[in-house]
Order: sequence, then structure tokens, then C-alpha cells
Amino acid sequence: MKVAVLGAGAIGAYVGAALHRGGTEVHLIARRAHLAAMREHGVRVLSPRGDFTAHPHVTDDPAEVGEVDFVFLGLKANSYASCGPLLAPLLGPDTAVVAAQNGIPWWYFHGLEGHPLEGQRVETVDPGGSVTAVLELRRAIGCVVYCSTVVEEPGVIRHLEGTRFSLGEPDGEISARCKVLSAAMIAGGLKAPVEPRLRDDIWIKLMGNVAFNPLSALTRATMAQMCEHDDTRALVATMMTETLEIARAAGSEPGVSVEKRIDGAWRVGHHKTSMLQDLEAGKPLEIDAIIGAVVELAGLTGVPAPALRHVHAAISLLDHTSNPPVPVGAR
Ligand SMILES: NC(=O)C1=CN([C@@H]2O[C@H](COP(=O)(O)OP(=O)(O)OC[C@H]3O[C@@H](n4cnc5c(N)ncnc54)[C@H](OP(=O)(O)O)[C@@H]3O)[C@@H](O)[C@H]2O)C=CC1
Ligand SMILES: CC(C)(CO)C(=O)C(=O)O
Repeated sequence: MKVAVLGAGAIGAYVGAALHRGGTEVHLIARRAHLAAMREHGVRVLSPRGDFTAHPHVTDDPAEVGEVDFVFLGLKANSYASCGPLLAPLLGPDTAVVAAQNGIPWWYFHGLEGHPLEGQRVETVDPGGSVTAVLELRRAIGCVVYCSTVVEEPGVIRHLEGTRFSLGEPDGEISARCKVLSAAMIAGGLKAPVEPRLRDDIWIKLMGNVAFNPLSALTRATMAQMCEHDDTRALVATMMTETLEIARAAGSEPGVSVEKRIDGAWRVGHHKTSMLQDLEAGKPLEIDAIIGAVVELAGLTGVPAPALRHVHAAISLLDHTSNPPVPVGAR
């Protein structure tokens, strides 16, 4: 089995290193200093479960890799629409694409036979079908990442917690391709259950991201600080309650209460969310999949969701003011 990790950053390099350790042929596609460091020294993983170094093939040129069985997409969701040229050399007729993203995926209403919104495009994450054009729906395997990693320095991945990567087909089939990928991930020391109702997992993870990620960027607070500040905790609870309502209206049943979800987030401690880290690094924020699409689904399902709408407005403006469009001629 041959796997390419496109965008071998914090999550991608961690998964790639684990798969390689488990015996899978892995090719990491990366860039800049991180590419150079991994080429020279391999991927160094620092983890409470034990440090290790893996030496998969590392490149910035997918043509060197050729067709693979699985592409693990470790790019940020806001660069999916533009990854076509990097992806094309990796795709054979049956190559599957597994995206590590948080939030609502571009395939969300695909494979939902009998659902009133089956086939509906989520415009926020697939504007004008630009993502589906690159990431064909038939190739998509869903993945919910219950794991936290950061690139501590080029070539070095700090694994903070969690090893679960829940997998699932959009139509819920426990497919042969999911079972093969799951076995390879398990061989690499990860947990990789194949779920018949992956959308329930998407919402459980998203209840945390939809609230904590934008609020952390707006307030510059850690997870623990947001949980310990009474009014912010109450806002988090309201946003999570609205998200649960939208999930249920869209046909999912996330099996977790708001209080339990907040307590879980509190235990993460003084950790900066990925959105706050991106803001501090001057990178675009992953707003569309994490909150924009949830607001769109609120509209599609008729849920008012005022708190989500207000926070979405504020975080969109913050993204705009901190990452203004580059004027033509200044590139
Ligand atoms: N990290 C985490 O703990 C978790 C992350 N996720 C999700 O996983 C996804 C990835 O996040 P994360 O790993 O943290 O992000 P990273 O920014 O660490 O990883 C993305 C990587 O893709 C690289 N990249 C971007 N464009 C190209 C290109 N053209 N060619 C080669 N490499 C490229 C980036 O390089 P560069 O840095 O130079 O831009 C970076 O190394 C996100 O959707 C996130 O929501 C989900 C759960 C947990
Ligand atoms: C820390 C956490 C769990 C916040 O919801 C996260 O997933 C992120 O930073 O993106």
C-alpha cells in the first residue's frame, strides 16, 4: 500500500511518520525549511507515548511520487481549492483522498440517500464547486482527528495528546478501502475506527472548534482561560447548544452534552487553539470550515443560531483586518 501525505505539517507529518513506522510506503509532500529538515533528519516525533524518528521519502514534487492508493490531505482546508496541480500526479483511477480537516467537509451532503439535503453543495467550503472539482466526491473518505500536534521546529512534531483518527465513508459503508487504511494506521500505533455515522463524530469535534477556535483568536485566550471566565464559558455553552441544534436538524445525533464537551476542553489546559496560533503566525484563519459552514447549515436547516452568526461576523472581520487582500501589482 502506498500513501502520499500532501501538506506534511503538524498532523500530516505525524500521521505519515506513524504509518511509515507501521510498515506502509509513505511519501511526504512538504515545503521550505520543514521539507529540508525532514529530508535531512527524518520526521522527529516528540510524544508522551514515546519519542521516535521515521524516515519516509520527502519531496516537494508529487510527480516524483506518482499514483498512490491513498492521499492523506494535511493542508489547511482553505487551500483545498488550489491544490489540484499538487494532487493530480498522485491520482490513479481508485486513489482515495482522506482529509484531516476540522469542521464541515466539502462532501458533507454527499452519500446521504433519502436525506432532504442529499447532494446539496455547502457553498462556504465548496464555493462554486471549486473544491469538488479538485477533490472528487467519489474519492472522499471522511476523517475526524482527535489528536493534537504542532510543528515545534522544522522537522520536529510535538504530539500533545490523542491518537484517534475516526474514518468513515460519506454513505456510511464499512468499505474495504476504509478497512485497509484503518489497519495500516493501527499498525502505526494510531486508533482508527471505521464509523458508519462519521457525521456524528464531525459534530462532536466541531462543537469544540466552532466555539473555542474563533473565541480564542478574538480574545487571545487559552482553552483554560476561556473555560474559567464565566461570561466566556456561558458564550461557549450557547454556541455549542446552537451547534447541537443544527446538527440534529441536519440529521445527526452527537452523543455528548455541552457541559461534558466544555469539561473535556478545560482539561486541555493552557493550550492555544490552532486558530490563535495561525493568527499569531500571520496566517489566514480556517474560518470557513470551522464556523462559516455551520452558519450556512443553520440557514439550510432553519435554526436561528444568533451567537454563531455574531461570532462569525467578528472573526471574519478579524481575518480580513489581519490578512488584508494583497493589492494587485504588490505580489
Ligand atoms: N494540528 C492539529 O492538532 C490538528 C489539525 N487538524 C486539521 O488538520 C489540518 C492541517 O492542520 P495542521 O497540520 O495543524 O496545519 P499545518 O500548517 O501544520 O500543516 C499544513 C502543511 O501544509 C504545508 N503546505 C501548504 N501548502 C503547501 C504546498 N503548496 N506544498 C507543500 N506543502 C504545503 C504547510 O506548509 P507552510 O507551513 O509552509 O505553509 C504546512 O506544513 C487542518 O485542517 C486542521 O484543522 C485537525 C485536528 C488537530
Ligand atoms: C484545541 C482544539 C481542541 C480547540 O477546539 C483544536 O482542535 C484546535 O486547536 O483546532
